[in-house]
Amino acid sequence: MAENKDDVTVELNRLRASIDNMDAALVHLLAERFKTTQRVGILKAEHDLPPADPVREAEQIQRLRSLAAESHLDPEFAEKFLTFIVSEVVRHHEAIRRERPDPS
Ligand SMILES: O=C(O)C(=O)C[C@]1(C(=O)O)C=C[C@@H](O)C=C1
Repeated sequence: MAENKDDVTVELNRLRASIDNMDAALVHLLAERFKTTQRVGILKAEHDLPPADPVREAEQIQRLRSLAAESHLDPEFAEKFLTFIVSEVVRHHEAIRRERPDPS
């Protein structure tokens, strides 16, 4: 535990450096996830599959809520976070579908 003002500053900077590393990892992971979902969007558009799959989403939410609880993370937060990402993915899927040349 930090004692004087200098120690507090050193400790704060050390913790912030760790936060910066984790934020960078999150951005890299999200970029990889979006690269994969982009391929899913193309596959779905090519085979005339709907952009959203509510059954799959319900399974993902259940899985993430339970992983969150095991990791002492608020399951409500985990669900909101996943829903936020998936809604952006569905928006991308819809755009891919719209921008495809009409097969007829
Ligand atoms: O798995 C799919 O079918 C996807 O399109 C990917 C994904 C996701 O981002 O995980 C996005 C939209 C669907 O509603 C379900 C899941």
